Amino acid sequence: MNAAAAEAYMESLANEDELLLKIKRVIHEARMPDVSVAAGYGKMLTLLATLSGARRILEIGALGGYSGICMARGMAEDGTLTSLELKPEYAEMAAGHLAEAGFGERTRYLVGPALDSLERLHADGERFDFFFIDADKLNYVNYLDMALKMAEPGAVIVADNLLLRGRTLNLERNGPAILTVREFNRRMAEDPRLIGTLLPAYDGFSVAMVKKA
Ligand SMILES: C[S@@+](CC[C@H](N)C(=O)[O-])C[C@H]1O[C@@H](n2cnc3c(N)ncnc32)[C@H](O)[C@@H]1O
Repeated sequence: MNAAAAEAYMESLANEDELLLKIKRVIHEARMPDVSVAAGYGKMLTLLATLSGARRILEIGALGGYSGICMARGMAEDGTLTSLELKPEYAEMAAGHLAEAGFGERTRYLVGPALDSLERLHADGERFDFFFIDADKLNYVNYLDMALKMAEPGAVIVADNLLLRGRTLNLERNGPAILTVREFNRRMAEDPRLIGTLLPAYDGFSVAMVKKA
């Protein structure tokens, strides 16, 4: 089977609405990286947030707000989204799009290196029940460690781009980001605190749940 054709088929079923399409357009026009989560996985984020009854969502890597909207659409009525973004101009754009989607009052953006924000959130005793890791690959294992420290029992941890366009599978490639992602994938699959798996479509999407006991 041709993977690209399967993905195109999946995209055709994703039913992105006008706001999600607009975000992709605006990102393209602003010459920002065209790396919002794939439409099919955006829908998966909405599905997972809905299924888990997410009330406290933490996103690492906001870009233009595409994935933030997908998760916010699935969160509980009193749910909130905290999003960590390095670049102030991206955070501002994402915040605008979340407001346009009707979630402005329930969303906060923390600007700066995500690890710094995570340390602060942890020091403040904040807890979350849904995490989406989608930022710099070199820190994926650090992000997972921080997520585990702040996770409620039963929390969902999701991450994107785990195949690194095939580099993860190529054992002749061993750069630091590749080694980190391999370690991240191993931990998501094998850490005794997690039940996790890796979905190989698009660029690889990992889903895990923190065990309740
Ligand atoms: C793949 S994009 C996120 C896409 C977004 N989750 C979506 O699907 O709509 C990665 C984002 O992570 C941000 N980023 C990169 N390094 C970061 C860091 N150290 N701390 C916080 N954000 C970072 C980038 O600026 C970029 O906006």
